[in-house]
Amino acid sequence: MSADHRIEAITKRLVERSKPTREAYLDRVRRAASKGVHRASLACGNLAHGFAVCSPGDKAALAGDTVPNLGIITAYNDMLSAHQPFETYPALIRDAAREAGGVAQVAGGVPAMCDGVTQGQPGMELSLFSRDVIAMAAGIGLSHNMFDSTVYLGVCDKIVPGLMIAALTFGHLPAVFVPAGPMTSGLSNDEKVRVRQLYAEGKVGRAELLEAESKSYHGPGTCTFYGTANSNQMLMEIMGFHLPGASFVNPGTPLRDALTKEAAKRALQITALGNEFTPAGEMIDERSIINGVVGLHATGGSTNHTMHLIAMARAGGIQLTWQDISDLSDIVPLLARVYPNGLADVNHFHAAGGMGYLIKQLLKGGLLHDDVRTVYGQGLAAYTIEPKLNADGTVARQPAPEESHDPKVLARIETPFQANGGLKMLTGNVGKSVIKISAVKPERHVIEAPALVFHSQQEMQDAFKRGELNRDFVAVVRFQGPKACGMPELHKLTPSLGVLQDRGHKVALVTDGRMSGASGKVPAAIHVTPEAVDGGPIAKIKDGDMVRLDAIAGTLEVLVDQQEFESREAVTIDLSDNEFGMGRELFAPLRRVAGPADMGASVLY
Ligand SMILES: O=C(O)[C@H](O)[C@@H](O)[C@H](O)[C@H](O)COP(=O)(O)O
Ligand code: SF4
Repeated sequence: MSADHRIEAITKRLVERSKPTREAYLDRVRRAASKGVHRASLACGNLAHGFAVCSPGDKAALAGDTVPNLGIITAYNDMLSAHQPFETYPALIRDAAREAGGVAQVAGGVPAMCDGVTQGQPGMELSLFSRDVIAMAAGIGLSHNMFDSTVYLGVCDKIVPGLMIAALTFGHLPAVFVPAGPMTSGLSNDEKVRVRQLYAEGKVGRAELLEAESKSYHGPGTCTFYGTANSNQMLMEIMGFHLPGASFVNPGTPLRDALTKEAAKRALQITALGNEFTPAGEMIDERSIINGVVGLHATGGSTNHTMHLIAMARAGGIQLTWQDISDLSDIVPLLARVYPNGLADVNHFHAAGGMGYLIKQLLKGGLLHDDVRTVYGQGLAAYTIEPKLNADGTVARQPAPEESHDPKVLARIETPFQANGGLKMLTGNVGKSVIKISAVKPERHVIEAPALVFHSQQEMQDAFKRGELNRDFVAVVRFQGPKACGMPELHKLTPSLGVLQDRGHKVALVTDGRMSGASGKVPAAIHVTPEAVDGGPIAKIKDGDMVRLDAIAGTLEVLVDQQEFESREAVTIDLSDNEFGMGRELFAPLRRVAGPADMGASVLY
């Protein structure tokens, strides 16, 4: 079924805009792919180093050019609950490769930051840049040029985007993404947030808060809210980098291991040595990217992808814009209610029908391109399935249900939760910004209140603790952009803003920083571009200025005389405190070259 004419029109616009860079990119990919088995171009000395530790059998295989070699890029560490399961994956993948007549080697590791550990801490100022550092680190592993295909072990916020940038940079190689799956459900997200708000009001102590947090985050796997990490899983599946049904199967289960082994074998099947060659740079095209944005809107995905997806697409020569994302939001309905867009978590989403049901509904509505290439073959219809385990331990795939197993979590295309998607672009005299509306009650989609200006999260939290914020106001938290301090997430503001909103005050946030994909119920115009440190209008706002955030009209305005506003001096502040400590001194060069948020805030291009 072809896509809706409006989807086709936006796709066509994207293809036209991208033509120069896309054609140049594809030319590079095809030239690299034409070189055949890449390790064959290495000198004997290079090759000997490359397989020095391999078994005699693997050495013999790699000395030739008929046995495929699979490069593993792993983001394993014990800091991220979502990545800890990867510790055992290389051994599993090596065995599966051997069963398939191939070889597998860990090409290299990449760093992985847990935004939950660093939330509200100095380390968060490295987080956004870690995406591009991950892409570079993966490039270091793959630059050994020993490989015919790749598997990427990564799940969380900046890691999948960084790995996808690497996969498209090495677009002459096939790439299969291998997830570890979600943590089993613990304390519900809304109960966790309730205890946080009680703590913010001083009504419970640290012991109660730590108990609630520990019941919520309690074991291996991805945190169960629908933040950036789980938005990543949805994207990898709907764009065809995952095998069908791989995204939301819990770690440490036989089905999870079966999916990992199958991914390794599939990655070895789609090399240039076989007859289904599927280089990542040709597999992913403008239609895949549009499918990703459609999936984001339909599920209320993370605002971070208004930057990451733009950076990921650019790695493949595709020029996605905020306008594309915003226009698609007007077309794509919200079909999933997963925290913060509802009370369910990703395990409930998966049990209700998961990705297979979601893709089936979106295809039925003509909102996805079906005629796309994936690691599994041709066509997205192959992903309208539910994964099960065969008696022999291999993966079975059954048709996704015709009806949602929980209509409160997954809706039919005919009766969506909201007529439009979760992410909107705002324009006006402050610049451009984005807002996630899928988690904000409709009565809060328009907020008009006096500005209160802060130059850090701490400043606002201190004002809250002094009882100065029991009023209607728009918090303007500025100098939080990429060049100022690495564009941290300001998610620690959520509990106090949530308390004030629950007390009945009209509150909103405007910032050149970011929010977490797990942020939600408070209206927030984020990623304001140009940022304050570049002299953007956000640096001209004063306490008391009336600010109007209108997510329906798509505007963010300071309601003062425009001429007077423009004539104001942009405020500057001393940022030296952000230049040292917790590794920030190592990232000074990246702050200097960081691009604007609406271009992905990248240091790479
Ligand atoms: O974009 C995201 O999804 C967030 O960065 C998420 O990965 C982060 O860890 C949150 O901070 C977790 O939520 P809490 O901080 O509420 O635990
Ligand atoms: S989802 Fe966020 S908090 Fe959870 S492991 Fe990943 S980065 Fe850390």
